[in-house]
Amino acid sequence: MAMILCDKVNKHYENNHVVNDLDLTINKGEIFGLLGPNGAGKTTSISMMTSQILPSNGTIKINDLDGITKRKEIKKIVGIVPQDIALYPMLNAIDNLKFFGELYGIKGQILKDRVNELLSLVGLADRAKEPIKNYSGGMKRRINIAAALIHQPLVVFMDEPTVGIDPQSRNQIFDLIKLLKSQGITIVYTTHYMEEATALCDRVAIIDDGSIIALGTVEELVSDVYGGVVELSGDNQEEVRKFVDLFQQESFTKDIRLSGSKIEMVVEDINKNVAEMLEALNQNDSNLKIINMMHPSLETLFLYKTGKKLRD
Ligand SMILES: Nc1ncnc2c1ncn2[C@@H]1O[C@H](COP(=O)(O)OP(=O)(O)OP(=O)(O)O)[C@@H](O)[C@H]1O
Repeated sequence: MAMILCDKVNKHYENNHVVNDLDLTINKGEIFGLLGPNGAGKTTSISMMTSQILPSNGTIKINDLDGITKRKEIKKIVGIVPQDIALYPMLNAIDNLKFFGELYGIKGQILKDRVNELLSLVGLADRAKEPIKNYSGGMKRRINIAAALIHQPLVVFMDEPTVGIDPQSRNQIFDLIKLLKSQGITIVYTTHYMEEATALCDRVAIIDDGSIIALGTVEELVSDVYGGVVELSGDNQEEVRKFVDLFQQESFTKDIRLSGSKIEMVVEDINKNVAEMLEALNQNDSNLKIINMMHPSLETLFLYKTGKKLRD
């Protein structure tokens, strides 16, 4: 069952095309990762999905509610954890959470109970009466998440919730996300850390320059680069071309391309095949050099598909 549907969604600011033809179905109860480098369009995409901004064109539905005509209803069922901490530093955690609860019309004992429940959930019940300004970055992030959960949303959007925090807080956030999933809540999680996407997400979409360049489970995506990627480079263009032809015929070559004086190859098994390639280079007295060996991962996939690193 779909929780979020995006159909040919675009966003442009004058001539700046920030999101292009976003087609996406996110299922109920899944942890879905939006992975991409800075400026790829992750925040803009989730801002449209949460009805904070309108698409230039295209259709978005959340739990069958139309993203343009049902914005009020959508706000009641989505929780948003913004990238920047949105808390009152002089107020303590309880008062911060109460403030957000009141915005949703929650009052009295129900609000008190909900605040206590959330403080325990994020492991900060014992620090609840201290002003937020005394908290570490990780603690602030955890309260930021609690604030987004105050109205028991069906779907929670988390925009890079682990940037700049300590490993302990990060693990607590991961445990919390897994707990939310076990309660049937849908999570959309943006990150540029591929390890986080690998550890957490049921499926991921990799976004670059506003377009999805890969979509699937991490296992499916990583299998696109088989046993890894090898890069070779040489000064002599003729020799480089000769080796493209030679390696193309090898059964271990899954994909090969020439980019200037660089050969990029997807191979079956990087450790084994590099030895075979070195032997071929030696036998031919070649000056070609292996300049990079990348084991199969989302990072390797991204680099291979875009020529860019996920984190620059
Ligand atoms: N209101 C706006 N007006 C003009 N351009 C914008 C606006 N909002 C975002 N952009 C541009 O859209 C592009 C995508 O930004 P967005 O914040 O969605 O990327 P991101 O993937 O979330 O990046 P980051 O990881 O740095 O948060 C950027 O080039 C940004 O400058």
